[in-house]
Amino acid sequence: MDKAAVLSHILRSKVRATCLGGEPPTSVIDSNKYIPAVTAVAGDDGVPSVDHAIHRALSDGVRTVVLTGPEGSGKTTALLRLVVDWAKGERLHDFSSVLHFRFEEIDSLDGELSLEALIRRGHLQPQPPASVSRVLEKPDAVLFVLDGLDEYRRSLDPSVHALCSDPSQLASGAHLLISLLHGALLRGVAFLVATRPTRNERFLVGARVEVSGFLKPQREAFVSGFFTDPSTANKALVHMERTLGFYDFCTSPRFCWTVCFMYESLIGSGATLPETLTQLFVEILAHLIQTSSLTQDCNRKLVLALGRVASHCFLDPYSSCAKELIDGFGFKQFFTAADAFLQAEGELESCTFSFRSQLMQEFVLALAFFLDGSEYEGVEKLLDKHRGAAKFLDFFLAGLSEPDQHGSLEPLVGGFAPEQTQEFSSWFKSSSEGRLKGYDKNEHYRCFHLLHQAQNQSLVREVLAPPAHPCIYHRNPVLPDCVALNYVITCLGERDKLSLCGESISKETVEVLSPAVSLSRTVDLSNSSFQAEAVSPLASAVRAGVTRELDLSSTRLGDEKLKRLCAGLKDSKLHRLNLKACGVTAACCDDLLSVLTSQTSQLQVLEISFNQVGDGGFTKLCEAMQSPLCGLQELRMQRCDLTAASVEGFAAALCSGRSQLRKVNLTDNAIGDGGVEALCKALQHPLCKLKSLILFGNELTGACCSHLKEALMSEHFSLSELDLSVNDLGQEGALMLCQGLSRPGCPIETLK
Ligand SMILES: Nc1ncnc2c1ncn2[C@@H]1O[C@H](COP(=O)(O)OP(=O)(O)OP(=O)(O)O)[C@@H](O)[C@H]1O
Repeated sequence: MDKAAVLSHILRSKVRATCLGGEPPTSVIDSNKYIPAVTAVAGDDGVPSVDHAIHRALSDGVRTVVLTGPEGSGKTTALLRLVVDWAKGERLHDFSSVLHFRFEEIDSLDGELSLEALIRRGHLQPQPPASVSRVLEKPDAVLFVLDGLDEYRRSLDPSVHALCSDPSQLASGAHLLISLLHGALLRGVAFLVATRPTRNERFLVGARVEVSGFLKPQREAFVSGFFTDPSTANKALVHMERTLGFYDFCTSPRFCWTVCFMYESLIGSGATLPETLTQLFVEILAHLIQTSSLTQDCNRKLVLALGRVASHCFLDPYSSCAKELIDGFGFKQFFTAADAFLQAEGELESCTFSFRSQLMQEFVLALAFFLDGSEYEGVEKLLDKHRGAAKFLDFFLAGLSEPDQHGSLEPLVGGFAPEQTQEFSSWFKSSSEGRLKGYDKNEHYRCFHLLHQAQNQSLVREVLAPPAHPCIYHRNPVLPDCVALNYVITCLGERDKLSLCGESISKETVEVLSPAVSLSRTVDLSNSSFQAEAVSPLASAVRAGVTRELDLSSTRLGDEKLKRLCAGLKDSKLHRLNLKACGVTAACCDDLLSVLTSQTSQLQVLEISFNQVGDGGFTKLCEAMQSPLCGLQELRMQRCDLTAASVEGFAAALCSGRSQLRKVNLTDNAIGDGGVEALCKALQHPLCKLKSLILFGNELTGACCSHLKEALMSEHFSLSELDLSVNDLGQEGALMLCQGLSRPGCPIETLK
């Protein structure tokens, strides 16, 4: 097989880049802009590239590899890259022939043909007869690369076809194809099939490689390659990540291309970059419409016609629309302009049209709704009709309903129908009310997303204002939900509590929610798990805002992460820090000491129970209490492995005259009688101001009661609460306590 001919055929094909279609795969490969897309499933060796995963499957002897991925995820490009690499002799050395077809192309072949003829039609390369015979003779060394199974309208179910097994038999292209795929013809050939998710996939037995597309590192490489100026590239990347990077579809290389293309044009003209998905699509539509230079009336008709096609395609099983219907939708005058939005498949007369981008399909449908409501029976029906197929239709409706968002389109497509915007607004308010009354988190988040698209602060306040909605529901948000949640919280301003208990907190989550954290007086992250990289941004958000209470209980934070947290919390205005059951040890107490004694420390309550702090750790905390900068008033250290050994230091802190500590809970430690003896000395000291001491379950016996009595008798004794429960004080001990309590003026109010 003439590999050089294959190569020049592929790389010769010159298709134009388009705003919604992206740069053609061949041009991407030829100009060395190819960035390996990644697979969805991480293996032992991390997240492998699609190329690597295909290669590995084929090298393992798998005969059918199905490459699946959503629209624009880079399947075609990966296949072509593989064929090019093979033709250059860089990969797939086991295959002497690689044949590339599109399913749809085989299906549209007229009449019957032989297998030989089919092989010769491999559209990427003209096949000399000798190489065709080689294919027939050595099927093991043949790879069929088949693209676009999702567009194929026939079933690949072998049970509904009589397979053909004679290579010389004439049959339709489709018949030959299914016979090949199911091993009746050329048994032993390998197949690499690319498809968007489709029902036909289940008839292909073999390995699956799921394409994720571009994650953040690939996007970074892509954007840097797109812009020639590094500072523009950086501006574009930062903006794209902040405003779009959290949406799943941002992994699509095609979408990334469209975004970069639009950013380039907007940055070039000095315009501001879009903040929301709706704003981005307003810009894209404006660009596409301006390019076709039609009159305003024609533009409006074009959008209305596109709206009809969009609705039809959503309901069609192949997301497409036949040519005869297209004509009926009122396109005739603007066929060329429609080309920017629609792509045709198949022979001219029988071709079908589909949208180049599903997001654009949803956007034009939303826009058409606002331009002319006569075709749509209200927003509820519009959404019902397209439910399941359209994912962002309500986003775009919400965004476009706001004059600030759609204003720039009006000169191009004419005014929005006022009754449509009014209908949407009243539907939006009443449906939000209904959604927010229930306890379905998805409904709440959906409402926040729509508010985010609308970008109307007073609307957020109207919809979410207390007392109707005193709290905002935030359970298990995924990253896009966090963006919407953050938006509504920032619109509402300072609030009592942000609670994300039991979540898995990543760096991205914290970065997105930072403004919301800063605006919340209490931040409850209990029972969550933290990525190490999430901790510093969390501390910065806490430090920057009004947060007074941070609950990190049961987070298994560990010393390393707590150290990072402390480094960031040094100058915070935190009053309460809950580190209960965080898996920390004495190793982090130096860091806590530095938080407690920082210049602006306002920490009053520290909960560090159920950690193995031990005597060493407690001693450090006591050191902090002696600093004039430390304002700690309450310390909770239940079950912290404390013994009498650390009480000496504690007693010294209490008598230092600098300690602000008023309440201490030492439940379930092993202070013992020796520890109490030392404490009782402190309790008689005139500078000791402790009010509450809890020594529940501390291995105390009657032996310590004489010291306690002595303390109770002291005129300087200041405790109003003393808890000695679950200790073995005995009757004698109790009697001694009673003697102490009988002192006139004894301040004890609660004794347990
Ligand atoms: N690996 C890549 N490196 C750089 N750009 C890419 C890459 N993959 C895709 N692109 C860009 O994205 C566009 C769309 O990619 P491609 O056609 O391969 O996607 P697809 O998954 O086959 O889409 P569809 O499901 O619509 O057929 C390409 O035309 C190209 O501009």
